[in-house]
Amino acid sequence: MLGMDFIKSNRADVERAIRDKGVDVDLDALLALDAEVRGAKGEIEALRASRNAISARFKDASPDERAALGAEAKAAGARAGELEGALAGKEDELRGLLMKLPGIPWEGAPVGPNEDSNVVIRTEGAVPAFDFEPLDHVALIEKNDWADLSRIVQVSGSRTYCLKGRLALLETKLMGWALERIAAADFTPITVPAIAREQAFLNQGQFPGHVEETYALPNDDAYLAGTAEVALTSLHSGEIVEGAKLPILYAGYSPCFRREAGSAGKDVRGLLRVHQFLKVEQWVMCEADPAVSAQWHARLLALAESLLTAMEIPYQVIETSTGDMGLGKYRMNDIESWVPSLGKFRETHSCSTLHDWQARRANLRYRDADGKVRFAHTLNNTALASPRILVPLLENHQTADGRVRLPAAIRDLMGGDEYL
Ligand SMILES: Nc1ncnc2c1ncn2[C@@H]1O[C@H](COS(=O)(=O)NC(=O)[C@@H](N)CO)[C@@H](O)[C@H]1O
Repeated sequence: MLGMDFIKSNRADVERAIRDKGVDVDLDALLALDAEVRGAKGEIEALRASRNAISARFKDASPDERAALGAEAKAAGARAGELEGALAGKEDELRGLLMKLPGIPWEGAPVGPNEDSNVVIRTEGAVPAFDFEPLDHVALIEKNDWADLSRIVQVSGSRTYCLKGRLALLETKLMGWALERIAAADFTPITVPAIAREQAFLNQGQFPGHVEETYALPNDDAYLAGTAEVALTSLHSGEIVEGAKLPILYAGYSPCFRREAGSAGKDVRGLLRVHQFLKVEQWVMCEADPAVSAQWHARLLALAESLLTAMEIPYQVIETSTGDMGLGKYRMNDIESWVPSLGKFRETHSCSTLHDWQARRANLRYRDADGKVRFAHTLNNTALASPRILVPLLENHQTADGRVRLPAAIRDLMGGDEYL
């Protein structure tokens, strides 16, 4: 969300954000509504003042004057009551519009409507050249009996999976490994529920625009989150954190649930896009300084890249376009990992800076060195998400006989074995 003062003094930037992010919000209507709300508040204040003035005159008034004063006070009270009723509705409408306003994208973001405008800014690691016909991850899994991808569909429906044997062990160990690696970088490891209330999704930004992509628990007035970011962004809502305690750094581990409502027909084979998966999430709440946010953005990216380098997965870093980065983002860099069977890079990480867009929604504030209470900045990035990461991991390290050679840095997760 943006502050009204910011909107009024940066109207051109807000209009650019609305245009470049392809958002449908009527800024004129929003500003007109704000003027109406302020006008109504002013009138209510004036009526309250006049009623108080009338009451003050009451004690010295004659009986006749008291009757007239009483009627005047009653009329002012009734008018104020009418205005307060109307005001509540207008304030809700105004907040609804404010919740749809985009964050201002950084000027270096490629301007475009979708991922086609994304730009590769860096490629790391050499894609493997196989001297045999490589298998895709589903074939490797079937050859090694590392998952049941067919029976489970009868039990749980499409886009579900169950890993078996050493791959099941590897997934669990990889999540612990990622959690420890991010914790070693001074992030507090924290496990969070996927269950969260509607307000948490409004605060993080998944709502109001993406309700249909979210599993609902209507009997419990809750939803299942698609990322630990949802719970983490609201964990300190309403608090005023002492500036000296910033940055708050969390390595959040949680199951993630996504309906993938808009993904019919995409990635239907295997593990790339499923309804329930695991993720270790990097989350930062820092002081409201763009330079500090930029440092944390680079740090989050480097940490995720260090995990990919350890797993010897070739990847590229993407500068995400204004139309692809999402409503609240100032800047987003995706990391895409090489998937041999597809012959292309596929997103496995998403690193975002949001400045105070989430903090205003979630009421995340801190007291700065001058004692001023301010909205904080928030950032997040994937550390590791499984099972999607298993796709490049298995495919890039497969051998001609259909085994998978474990990268040295993660061999100790599997008892030091060279092969999965
Ligand atoms: N349906 C899905 N199935 C498997 N993995 C998924 C799915 N959706 C997302 N992921 C994984 O989760 C990562 C982060 O998802 S994201 O929506 O891009 N970004 C976030 O959730 C942020 N909180 C940063 O993690 C993706 O890069 C991908 O690796």
